[in-house]
Amino acid sequence: MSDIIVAVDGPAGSGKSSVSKEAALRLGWAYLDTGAAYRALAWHCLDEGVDTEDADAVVARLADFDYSIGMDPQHYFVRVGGEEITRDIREPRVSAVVSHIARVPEVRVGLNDLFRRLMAENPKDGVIVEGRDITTVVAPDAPVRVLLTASAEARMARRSAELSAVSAEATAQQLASRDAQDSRVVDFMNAAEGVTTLDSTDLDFEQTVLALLDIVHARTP
Ligand SMILES: Nc1ncnc2c1ncn2[C@@H]1O[C@H](COP(=O)(O)OP(=O)(O)OP(=O)(O)O)[C@@H](O)[C@H]1O
Ligand SMILES: Nc1ccn([C@@H]2O[C@H](COP(=O)(O)O)[C@@H](O)[C@H]2O)c(=O)n1
Repeated sequence: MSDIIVAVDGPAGSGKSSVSKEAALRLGWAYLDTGAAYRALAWHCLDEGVDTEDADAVVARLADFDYSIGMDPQHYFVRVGGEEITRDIREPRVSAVVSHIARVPEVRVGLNDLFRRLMAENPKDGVIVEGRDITTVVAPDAPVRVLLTASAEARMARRSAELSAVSAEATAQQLASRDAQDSRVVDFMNAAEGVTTLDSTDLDFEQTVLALLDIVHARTP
């Protein structure tokens, strides 16, 4: 069982997954990407031909959602039914519908239970868990809670740099649309009480990782 939980949330493209994974690697801890579960369920629905806007049909798919994720930052993977879908869940077609899945209350309850179980079963000394509602809903009692932010311009530039085949404008639109839909469900733009804000707008990747590690070291024994 993890002794220390570091909870990280924030908007799309702020660096939650990449920065959390690298910080976990350096600490020798586990890394839990919660967005991957929402993406994998969205992928599963698309794979089964389910209308992702049909909440009942989505909830029905939870029953046969055979999900597994690698929490070792050096061996990250996402599987559904034994099929490796680590890259597939990042495709724009999945990003475009994942917010439909995420707004279904039964989905959130089911996945939050899964996240808490995965954290409890983790044998390493600590875990960095990241996603939209981690500091407020999934792990509100975590000893370290961080809201990782960056300006909309910085986040869009980072995403555009990743997806060279997609136009910067389309990327910006998709990111803004996903944030707008997600923010109806959880507030990931404002730090809740006790949550430390880390603004990475003017930091490069390495500086952001070091800043997160500083916060972790300052708050843990
Ligand atoms: N401080 C930084 N400076 C420059 N690039 C960064 C920084 N932090 C992260 N990145 C890069 O920005 C991109 C987006 O980061 P990442 O995927 O970790 O964001 P995210 O918050 O997890 O987004 P999403 O919620 O959409 O999955 C990645 O290519 C990552 O390497
Ligand atoms: N704790 C979370 C994590 C994710 N979501 C939803 O999943 C989408 C994908 O998340 P990424 O971090 O991989 O971009 C995200 O847009 C949310 O719709 C969530 O609701 N709660």
